[in-house]
Amino acid sequence: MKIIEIKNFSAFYGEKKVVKNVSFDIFKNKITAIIGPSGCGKSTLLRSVNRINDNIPGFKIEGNIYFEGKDIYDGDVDVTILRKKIGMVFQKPVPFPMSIYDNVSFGLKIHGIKRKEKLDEIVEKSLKQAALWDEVRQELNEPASELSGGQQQRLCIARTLAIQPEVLLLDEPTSALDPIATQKIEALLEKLSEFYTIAIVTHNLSQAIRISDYVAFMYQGELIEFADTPTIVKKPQHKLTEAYLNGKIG
Ligand SMILES: Nc1ncnc2c1ncn2[C@@H]1O[C@H](COP(=O)(O)OP(=O)(O)OP(=O)(O)O)[C@@H](O)[C@H]1O
Repeated sequence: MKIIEIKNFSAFYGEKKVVKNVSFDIFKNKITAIIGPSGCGKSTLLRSVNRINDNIPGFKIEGNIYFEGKDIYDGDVDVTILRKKIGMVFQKPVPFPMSIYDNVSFGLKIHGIKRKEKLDEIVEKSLKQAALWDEVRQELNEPASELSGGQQQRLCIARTLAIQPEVLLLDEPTSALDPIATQKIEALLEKLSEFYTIAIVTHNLSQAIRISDYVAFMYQGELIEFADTPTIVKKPQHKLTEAYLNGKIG
């Protein structure tokens, strides 16, 4: 079942069109990988899905992105609520300069949850979902900055999960991590897709193939091919997709 529908969507920085008339669907409880060479518009497209580029001067869009049937760029959309439902995790884990506990509970407090027992419960649940609980349960009041890079990224995922989104957008979430930390995040994402819809931008082609159910291959702003991952890998329909998979472009 589709939860997000990207329809004839284009994005511009000033006059420069960097996403060109892209259409594809993102399916509920599946992992969709957006791949393609550097600068092809992957991040811009992903960031458009929770309107995080809204404040960039000169940024504008054409076309539509529907979330559960509603155009997210409609004038009456509350962007704070949209971003609660569609959470985002970035390339470089940037925990807030506060304790592990406060990092996870921060968003909850903003959304009006104040009761200590409730906060404790959600912090524990989120850290467990992010596969970090066992490593940090004894040090919840320590500064988050003392965690390793991989732990910090799982903390950022826990922070996003705490506000109970439906969709998780991840922009190169493992590119700053070592192979073991990367493997942990990949295993985590596969588990999370049971409960969440996931869209991930990645440079790492083998990662996309390992974890995704669907692949959107972009090239110079255009969507060249969208299909389920086995089809993309075994029977790419387009020469450019094949060239990218074979390492001939990129
Ligand atoms: N804030 C911005 N202002 C102006 N141009 C931008 C901005 N962000 C990105 N661009 C340009 O838009 C194009 C697409 O960039 P984008 O980051 O979306 O691509 P990408 O495929 O995610 O690249 P990468 O894999 O290198 O991160 C590039 O030409 C880039 O230089």
